[in-house]
Amino acid sequence: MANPHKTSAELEEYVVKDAPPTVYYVPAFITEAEEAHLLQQVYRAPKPKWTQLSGRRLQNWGGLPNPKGMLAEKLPDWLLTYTEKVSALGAFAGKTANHVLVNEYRPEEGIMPHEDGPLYHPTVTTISLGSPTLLDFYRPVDQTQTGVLQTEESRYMLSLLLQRQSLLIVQGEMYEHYLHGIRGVAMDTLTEHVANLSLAGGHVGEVVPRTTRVSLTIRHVPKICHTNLLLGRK
Ligand SMILES: O=C(O)CCC(=O)C(=O)O
Ligand SMILES: [Fe+2]
Repeated sequence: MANPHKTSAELEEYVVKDAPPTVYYVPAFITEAEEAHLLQQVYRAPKPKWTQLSGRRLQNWGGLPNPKGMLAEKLPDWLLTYTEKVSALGAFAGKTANHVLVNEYRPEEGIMPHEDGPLYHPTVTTISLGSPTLLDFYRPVDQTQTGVLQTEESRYMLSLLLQRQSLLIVQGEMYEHYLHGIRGVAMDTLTEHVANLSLAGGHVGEVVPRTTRVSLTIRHVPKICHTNLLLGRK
């Protein structure tokens, strides 16, 4: 079946075949110099730009998405370069990304399994900076199995090894049906459940220590409201 999201042919060599449709993993999407520049820009942001959450902190760029529509704010040039570069690959079906979430995780920090939900549907893309991590995917709780205890462990499906400087694109069933999260551990041990092991240059049994990782989650938020429309309303 043809990919309904029409990503460009260029990407097809990066599809992760051992995962449900569709994941693309592009190693070395940016250079080490670009990574250093991006990290410098992230840490140059004023302190109030950071929101501290339990287990990570984040910066929101492009506006605050909400179900009624995002009040769009212009992205700074240092992010625009990359929202355009990722969009040029066809990741957003011809549209241009307009939103970036910057997450910073120290070792032993992570993010609980979650779905990104309808606001960003149908594509999420992530550039990783500073440190590798495993991103884990889980099956949703099976509502028909009410009597059975469904632990996180029993719902675990697979992991992706995200190396620094890489780009990840998640769409389709992998976006809509499964949950994703990052365990709060100081190091990751690679297993045969890492679906992109060879693309990411890892091997089974390898222990990958974590240092501070910064991720740029680049998305297209389709529902936009413009300032002039808001201001024009009585
Ligand atoms: O840091 C990452 O790679 C994942 C972030 C994430 O899942 C999110 O912000 O929704
Ligand atoms: Fe997420």
